[in-house]
Amino acid sequence: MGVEIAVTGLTKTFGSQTIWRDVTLTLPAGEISVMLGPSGTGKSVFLKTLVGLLKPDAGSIVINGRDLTRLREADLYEVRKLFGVLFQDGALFGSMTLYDNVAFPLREHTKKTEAEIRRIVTEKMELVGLSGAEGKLPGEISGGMRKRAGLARALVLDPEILLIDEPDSGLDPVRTSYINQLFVDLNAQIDATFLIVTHDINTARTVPDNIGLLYHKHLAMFGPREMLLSSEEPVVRQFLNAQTIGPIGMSEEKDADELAAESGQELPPLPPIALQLSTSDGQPRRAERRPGDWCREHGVTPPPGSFESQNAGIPGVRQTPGATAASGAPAAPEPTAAPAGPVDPVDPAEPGTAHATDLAPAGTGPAPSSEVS
Ligand SMILES: Nc1ncnc2c1ncn2[C@@H]1O[C@H](COP(=O)(O)OP(=O)(O)OP(=O)(O)O)[C@@H](O)[C@H]1O
Repeated sequence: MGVEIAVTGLTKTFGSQTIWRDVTLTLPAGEISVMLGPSGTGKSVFLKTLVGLLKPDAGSIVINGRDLTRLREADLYEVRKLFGVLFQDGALFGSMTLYDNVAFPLREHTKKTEAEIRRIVTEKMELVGLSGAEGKLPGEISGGMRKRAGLARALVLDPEILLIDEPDSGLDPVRTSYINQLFVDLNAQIDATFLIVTHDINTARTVPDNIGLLYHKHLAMFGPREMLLSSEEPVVRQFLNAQTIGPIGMSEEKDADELAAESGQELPPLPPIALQLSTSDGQPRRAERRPGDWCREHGVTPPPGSFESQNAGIPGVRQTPGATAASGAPAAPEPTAAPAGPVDPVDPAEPGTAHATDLAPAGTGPAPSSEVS
C-alpha cells in the first residue's frame, strides 16, 4: 500500500546556485507520477532530496505525518526503508551475480534465513521477467535486463514508494515500452507510490496518473495527466509536445529577441490525448480513472481525437486512419495492445555494455554518487 508524499515550499541551493525554489506538490498514495523538465533543472536533485540524500534549504517533505527534513539521521534511516530508488548513475555490483545483487539488501538489512531470501529473490526476479538469469553477471547482460535486475533489487524490501530516475536512458524505444508496461503492472500489483523522472515524451504522455514540470528554477505545473496534456500554458504545451516554438530555448530560457522573432508564428493544435497505458491483464489499477474524466469534471474540451488510441499525440506516430474528431471521451477504456509476458523476450547478452543501473532501496545498495549536503 503506497503512502502519500506531501512536499511544501521546498527550496534547494548549492552555494549561490538555486536549483529550484518553493516547490509544492502532493504525490498521491499509490499513483504513478512523472517529473519532466529540461536538462539541468534539478529533477535528479529533487529525487535525492525526497529520499533524504540531499538536504533542502527550506520547506517540508511529509510522509506518514513525519517531516523528513527535520528527522535525525537514525530516524531518517528508518523512513528510507519505505523507498526503493533507481538512480540513473548507480550500478549493480559488477562482481556479483544478479541473484546476489538482488539478495544484497535482504542480507544487509534483515535477519532472514537464506531459504527465505531465496524465496523472495526468486519471486522478485520472476516479477521482472528475469527467471533463469540469476547466475549471470551484470556485464553479461543488456541494459534493459540490468534495469530490471535493479528493479528486482529495489522491490525486495517491499517499498511503499518507488523513485525511478530516467528508466529509459540507454534503452531503445521498444525496451522503453516494455519497461513502462512493467511499471504499470507493478503499480497494480504492489500499489506503491511511483515517481518517475524521464525525458521520454511518450512515457510522460501515456504512463502516469500525474505529471509535473520543473522549469526555470520552479515547478511550472503539477497535476493529473489530462490537465497537463490539455494545457495551453506555453511552457507545458511546448515541453509535452516537443516543440521549438515557446519559452524554452536551447540554453533553457529564450531571450526577448528570440521570443519577438517567434511572435505571429502559429502553434500547431494540441495533439489528441492518448489513452493511458493499462495493465497487461486488463485489471484496473486502484489509481486508474476513466479516460476523459478529468476533462469532463473540469469542463475542458480535450483536443479532437483524444482517448481513441494509445498512440494518440505521440510525436512521429501516425493516427489511426479514419479517426474522428471527438470532443468527448468514451465511457470505458478501449482494450490496449499491451505486451504480454516478461520484458526483453529476446535479450542477448551484451558483455561490456556501458550502462549499469542501481535500483536499490535507498541506502541499501551501492552508494549513489551524490552526498548529503
Ligand atoms: N551534489 C551536487 N553539488 C553541486 N551541484 C549539484 C549537485 N548535484 C547536482 N548539482 C547541480 O544541480 C543541477 C541540477 O542537476 P540534476 O542532475 O538534478 O538535473 P536534471 O534535471 O536531473 O538533469 P538531466 O535531465 O540532464 O539528468 C545541475 O546544475 C547540477 O550540476
